[in-house]
Amino acid sequence: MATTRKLLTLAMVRQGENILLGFKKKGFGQGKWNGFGGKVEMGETICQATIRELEEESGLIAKAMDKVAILEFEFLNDPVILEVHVYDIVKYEGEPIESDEMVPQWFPVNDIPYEKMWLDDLIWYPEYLKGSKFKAYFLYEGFDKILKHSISPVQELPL
Ligand SMILES: COc1nc(N)nc2c1ncn2[C@H]1C[C@H](O)[C@@H](COP(=O)(O)OP(=O)(O)OP(=O)(O)O)O1
Repeated sequence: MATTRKLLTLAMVRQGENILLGFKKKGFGQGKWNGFGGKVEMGETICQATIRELEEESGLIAKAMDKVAILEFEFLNDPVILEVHVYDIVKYEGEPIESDEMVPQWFPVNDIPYEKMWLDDLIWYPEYLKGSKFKAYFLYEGFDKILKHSISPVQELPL
């Protein structure tokens, strides 16, 4: 089966010992807490899409960010591979506000609601929280079972 790749973004916002997550009200991942992001649109760079999606979903305006990971998600019997570019938002302006897609809320990093998040988050968040840069791959069967995964640290990631 020929595969196609979809480019997506995921913005992670941390302040000291707290992390900002959004509760997805609709669409893919509805009912889960996640970072803020979405599809890269035609004619847009991945960085531009990260900034746009963060503002659309949380009201925050990114002023400085650092790419920390590339996550690949494959779903059994589905030819579409999701390539998710994860950015740590180092500096931002504004206050989190509810959008029609997300309800933002701060959580202590030692009390992340993993039971209401994608299963993969349990695997890669600890790497992210340590400050590592990494690439990871996940093969899902449906949305609630990971059949296979790998995670490897990298020195640099392409912009
Ligand atoms: C499958 O595992 C995933 N885990 C995590 N943690 N995050 C994921 C996973 N799959 C996708 N994501 C992220 C990537 C994006 O940030 C969102 C999905 O974005 P969405 O499909 O809602 O994109 P939009 O452009 O906002 O969609 P609409 O055009 O439908 O509004 O989840």
